[in-house]
Amino acid sequence: MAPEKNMRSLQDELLPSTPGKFKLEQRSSHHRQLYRCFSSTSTMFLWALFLIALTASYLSFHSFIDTGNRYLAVSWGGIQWERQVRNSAKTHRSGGMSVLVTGAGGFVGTHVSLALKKRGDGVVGIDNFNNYYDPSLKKARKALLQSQGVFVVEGDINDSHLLAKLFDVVAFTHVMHLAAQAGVRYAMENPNSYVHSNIAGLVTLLEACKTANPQPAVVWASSSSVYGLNEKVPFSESDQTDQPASLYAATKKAGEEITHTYNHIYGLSITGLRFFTVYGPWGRPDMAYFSFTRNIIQGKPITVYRGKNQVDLARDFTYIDDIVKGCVGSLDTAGKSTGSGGKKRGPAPYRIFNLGNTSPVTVPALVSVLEKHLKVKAKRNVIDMPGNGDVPFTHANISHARTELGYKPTTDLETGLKKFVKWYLSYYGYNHHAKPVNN
Ligand SMILES: O=C(O)[C@H]1O[C@H](OP(=O)(O)OP(=O)(O)OC[C@H]2O[C@@H](n3ccc(=O)[nH]c3=O)[C@H](O)[C@@H]2O)[C@H](O)[C@@H](O)[C@H]1O
Repeated sequence: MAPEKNMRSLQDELLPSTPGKFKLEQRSSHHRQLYRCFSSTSTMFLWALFLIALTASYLSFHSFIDTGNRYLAVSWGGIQWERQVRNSAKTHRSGGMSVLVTGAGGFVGTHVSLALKKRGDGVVGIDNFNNYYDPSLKKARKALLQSQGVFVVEGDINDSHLLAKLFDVVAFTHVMHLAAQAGVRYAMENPNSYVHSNIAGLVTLLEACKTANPQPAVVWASSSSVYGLNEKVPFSESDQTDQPASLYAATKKAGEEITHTYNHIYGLSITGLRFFTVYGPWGRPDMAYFSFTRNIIQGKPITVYRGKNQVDLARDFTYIDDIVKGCVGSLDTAGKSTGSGGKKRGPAPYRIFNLGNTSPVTVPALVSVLEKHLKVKAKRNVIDMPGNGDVPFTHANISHARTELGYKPTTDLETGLKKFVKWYLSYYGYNHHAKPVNN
């Protein structure tokens, strides 16, 4: 084949012989097709339908991806999960309550959940199992709850989707709100965690409660710390509480005001409980009685703060079983919320109670009781109280709770710490390096 002819045949294969004409031909045929396609109204209607279907499937695909991500990112949702929630919420006594307990993996949350379950109420827990203190202790509490038939959802009270889902699955009659960022002194280290849990989390929870149909009655944990710099003794609910000494106290006081607005606007039944330094088995490792016990056993020194003019600090230490009775009494006597469809239909109760022990004990006296039960002498390092948000003393007047809730604390510090030490040793064991008491 001649090279010239060869080149032409290659061009024939790659290019149309008359490119201009070919393109014209193609375009005009395409136009003819389009013209044919849209020439009738019914065909146009079909095209419109096709486009709508395409858009809809695109959007639903995206929502599927979103939902999938949400379910992948958190450990809740699905048919099996809903079944567990429903079963756990079932009451096993006539007139029983169905209670959502927030902070169920916490100290008070675990005890209250167990008490409610034991008497036949339905209980569902929720806890984010954060690492403010050893999460393995929280997980152990969860296992204990599970063994008694209480299902604990792993999730945050700031998750409005989760809360909406829970209220969708169960018509909770009550919410026992105990989830919070606790600890007075830690507020100087991590102030935002208090805003996150005690303010934002509280509002998210109240929004869910206000929207729920029926609205639940809400009982929640405030704190003795709201009395702040109050010097009137003993502390009564009607005393001034506008001088908080710590951010923790300020967020709890804010909680009392926030719950009041939800009561006022939406008709939520609210009971706020001012707990006074709660202690006992399965307690919080960040609290003095707990960390003192650990250090005493391990032969490590403990720091004992002392107040102004060398006056010992004192707390109205309250045993967990007494607090549980106060919580359950509050749930039992809480009047109904009155709202529906997110609107108030009438006045609802708003209550605040002190839950204390009425007999303050100094911190050095607490240490002596621990020494006695542990049979180990503490290495006390006594220092002046730093400006860390602590208050010098607390002392509850509980007459209001006694009248309205039948609250009557029965465990003194000596007895309560004995029970705590017994639990501590069974849970953590004895450290053999500890030195025995000499006296
Ligand atoms: O009633 C409450 O509303 C609060 O109670 C609890 O706070 P507090 O009463 O401060 O308990 P806690 O820390 O056990 O300190 C006890 C005493 O030991 C002193 N203390 C503490 C630590 C230390 O190393 N040395 C020391 O002397 C300390 O100065 C204090 O005098 C809860 O933690 C809090 O979440 C909230 O619920």
